[in-house]
Amino acid sequence: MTTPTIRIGSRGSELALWQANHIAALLRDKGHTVEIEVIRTIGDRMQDPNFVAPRTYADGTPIDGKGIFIKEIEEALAAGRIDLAVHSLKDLPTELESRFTLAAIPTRVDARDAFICEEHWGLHMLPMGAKIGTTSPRRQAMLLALRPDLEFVAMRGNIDTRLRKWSEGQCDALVLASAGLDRLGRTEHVHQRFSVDEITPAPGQGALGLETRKPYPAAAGPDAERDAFVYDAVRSLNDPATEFAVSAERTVLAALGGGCQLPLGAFCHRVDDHYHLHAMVVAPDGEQVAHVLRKAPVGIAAIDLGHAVAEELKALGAIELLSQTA
Ligand SMILES: NCc1[nH]cc(CCC(=O)O)c1CC(=O)O
Repeated sequence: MTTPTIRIGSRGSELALWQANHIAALLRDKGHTVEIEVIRTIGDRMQDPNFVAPRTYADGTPIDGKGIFIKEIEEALAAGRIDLAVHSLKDLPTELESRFTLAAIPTRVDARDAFICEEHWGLHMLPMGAKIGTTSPRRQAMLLALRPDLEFVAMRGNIDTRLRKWSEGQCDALVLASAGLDRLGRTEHVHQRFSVDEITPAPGQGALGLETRKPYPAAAGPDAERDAFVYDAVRSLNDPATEFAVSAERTVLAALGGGCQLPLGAFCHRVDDHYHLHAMVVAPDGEQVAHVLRKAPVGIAAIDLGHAVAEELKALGAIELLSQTA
């Protein structure tokens, strides 16, 4: 019996392709046949300096910050052109459409943010008013909470583009996810990795989200068998510990409004027989910080842990801090 070829959809950036190839290799190790199809998203097109972004997608839904790297890939998944979308989990909105599911979350790599600078080997060594290349509201707010004198330079584009702009002198230092730099082997200029209390990572940072069509009972349709086959194959790549951690983190994000443009970080990991969930919300100017570290014994549900932390953040005024974001 021949089994179906698993078709992976991926963005064309070097990091996205690295991630898709990584998952393809894991599936091939299990005996599957895998192909990768490159899909260009609106988020990719926005990185072109001459691109004027439309307000809506072709189907009329508004383009907001949520999921700009996702839409065209999910369309291919819905249409059956691909079977599996490999995403950076932190780019994936907390709510998926009901026809899709996160079939697996493989073992996470380093979730921390990294500091890139050659002249000064740490944030605290930068001169007054140094310019950091980042457009992330979370990184900007958390950096300002540590160093109110810092200035920011808008820095979009993939990892190579940002490193090039930095090396050309457009900014003094960069803050980027360790995960992307480690995967691409571009760590030569990393001299500091921030602790999760200094700069709390974005929910899901360092993890991949493997999205498939939801498998239905065999009666559901002509592709039901294929969908069930793909789901089972992908599910075998799930890491329960990572799945727990990112579920707790994403619950915090969802409870506070969702979206990757919020100055909110959440990071969960296991320490002996407890989970530690760190979460931080910072006003855009860095002046007010709501910071929570909750420890819960193993056995708690990820969603309960996430909700408890979201409630603690709200009690510390997190909603007011987030409402200051433009
Ligand atoms: N928002 C872009 C993005 N999406 C995922 C990563 C890195 C990989 C990861 O966090 O898993 C990056 C680059 C960055 O934030 O530096």
